[in-house]
Amino acid sequence: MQPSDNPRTHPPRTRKSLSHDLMIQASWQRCNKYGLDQETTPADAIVSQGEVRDLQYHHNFLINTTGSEVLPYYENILANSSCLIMLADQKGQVLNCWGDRRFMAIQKRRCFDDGARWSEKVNGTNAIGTALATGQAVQVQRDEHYLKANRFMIGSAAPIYDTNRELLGVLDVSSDAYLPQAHTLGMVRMMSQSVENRLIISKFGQEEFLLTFNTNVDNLDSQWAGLIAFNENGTIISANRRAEMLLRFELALASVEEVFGIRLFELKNQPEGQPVLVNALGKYKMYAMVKRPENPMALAPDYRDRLPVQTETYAGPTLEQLALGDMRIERCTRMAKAVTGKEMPLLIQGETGTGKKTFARAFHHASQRSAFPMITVNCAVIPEDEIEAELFGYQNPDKGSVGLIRKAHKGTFYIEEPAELPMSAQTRLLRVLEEKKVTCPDTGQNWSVDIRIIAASKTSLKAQVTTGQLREDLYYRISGLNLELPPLRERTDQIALIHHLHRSCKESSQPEYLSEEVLSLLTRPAWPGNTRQLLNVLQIALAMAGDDEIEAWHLPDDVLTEPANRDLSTGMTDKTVITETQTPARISTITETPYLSADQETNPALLQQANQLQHSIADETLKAYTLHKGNISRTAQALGISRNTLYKRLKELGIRS
Ligand SMILES: Nc1ncnc2c1ncn2[C@@H]1O[C@H](COP(=O)(O)OP(=O)(O)OP(=O)(O)O)[C@@H](O)[C@H]1O
Repeated sequence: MQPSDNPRTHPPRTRKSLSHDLMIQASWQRCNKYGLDQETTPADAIVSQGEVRDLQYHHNFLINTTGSEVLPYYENILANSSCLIMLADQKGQVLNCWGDRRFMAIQKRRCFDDGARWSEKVNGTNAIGTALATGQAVQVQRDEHYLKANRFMIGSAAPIYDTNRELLGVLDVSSDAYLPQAHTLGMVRMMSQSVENRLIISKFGQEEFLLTFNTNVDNLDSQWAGLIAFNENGTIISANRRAEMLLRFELALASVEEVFGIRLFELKNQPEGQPVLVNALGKYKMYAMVKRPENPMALAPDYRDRLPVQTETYAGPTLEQLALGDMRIERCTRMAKAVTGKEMPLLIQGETGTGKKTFARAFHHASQRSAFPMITVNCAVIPEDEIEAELFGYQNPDKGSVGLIRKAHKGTFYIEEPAELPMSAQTRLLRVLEEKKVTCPDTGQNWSVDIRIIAASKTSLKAQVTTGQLREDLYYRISGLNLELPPLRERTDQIALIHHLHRSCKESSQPEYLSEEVLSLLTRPAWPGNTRQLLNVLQIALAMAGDDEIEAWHLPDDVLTEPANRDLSTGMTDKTVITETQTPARISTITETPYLSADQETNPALLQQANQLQHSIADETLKAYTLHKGNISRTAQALGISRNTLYKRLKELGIRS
């Protein structure tokens, strides 16, 4: 059907229902208010490839969940009818499409590409935009579209709500009108309900109880059954829309015991798959079925209390911010981004200080695991006899920690130098990765763990397999996506990195600018520092420069002269001598200050700044040393330095000879 020639001021009346007509009328009024022109072609609805990728990346979980719920409908019901299923976000931007576009003219197809905007503001009255504007399912007939360009099709759309009932997006089926349209709207509603149910199950099924209920025992497995998630204490923490419709009751934070008139203990111990007849709210006869958490950890709340909850907000660089122009790093970030939504392990290799852990953190925070912790362990610094307990926990959990692996549950487990693990621990780690369980060897008790492993190493793990230091099967388990980070000296984006590091550690009152002279000193090939050392140098220079611009003489002498035996990671030279140590909490005298040239030493302000820096390193070292009761490995780990560096610092502090 051709669009009418003259713009109309009102939508056509249909015989569908009064409320439908009112909905369309209200939408047209909104479009008039937005100043839309019915003759417009919504060309500005198209966005760049980069924006599309970011959008899809952000909504990865919704896209995957929708795909798995929608495709069976498409394959079984819609495959032979020419139609397009679209998933859009809460702003109406298309995230993904399934189906085919043959029903539309070739020149129109771009408007249905990923990233296209179907909000009412851009595309006038249309199923996606109007469902979003009203929060309701809607079918928009051909002539009901506000823009003439869209009047060749019929769209049916239903909103999708997240587990907190926030509008998350919308699902739409569009075709050129030859589908049985009443069915299509029903089907879209059903698909969106399936997606919502799947979101609840994915979010809560692992650790909380799920309860499905319905009026009839035969349709407990339908999308239209009520679905509730409740916690250990019987508090309802999520419910699908259907649950509230069936009970006509707001369920958020209600007690499952009170709602269903059954004791919590009985409900939790109901045999799985066996429906129970309940009298909901004292008036509705319903059949209910309980599914216990997949993860038994949820059954031990006291235990769970000890697991860390991620509260920090991530302030480090994102994957995008890591790519500053070096081709090799850009390739790594691109490949990593492609697998954030997948369960693939990562293996990051590169010299010390190349930014492996920084990369892993950026990756973790870009992944769907970001709400959970990233736990890190460096196998090279933990004594052999302690490593198993550190990783897998103590046999008697009351004695101590649940172990680092369980702490990473649902998050990321970053393991440095896995080849340093004793063979027995390698075997246990392999078993954990294969079975997704941590098992207590004595009692046989086990705990499910869902972790993404990121392994990191300064040397080639493959070579360590050859020398027999690393189990080959463990290597293959952990080497999913292999990334090699280039050392600083080979990076082509050194200047951009220096600016980035400088910005990230300078005070707001300090100048943004770095002079050509400073930049060329820090990038000259003769200076062999790695990224960690570069950061240290900048921190020292900033401390020296105060509120002034960094000048060449603010840089440590070593950057200029490169003496041997300099350990920039500690900020001390071999010449540094701290002669007098007081109690472990305080150092009072530093006789020789590194990094100051002769004329700088005459400047009392600079001397004081340098002293302060030395004091803070010494204080930090001593605090950690005292806290870990003199345990070298643990202190070194807490400070993020090698055991050798720690020994050196302690020697300089006069604590060890
Ligand atoms: N791109 C970056 N942006 C900001 N800081 C960075 C970046 N790359 C590295 N750093 C900083 O450099 C230091 C070393 O980085 P990181 O610990 O990630 O390196 P690593 O390769 O894991 O080191 P190691 O092998 O010695 O454990 C850290 O202080 C980190 O904050």
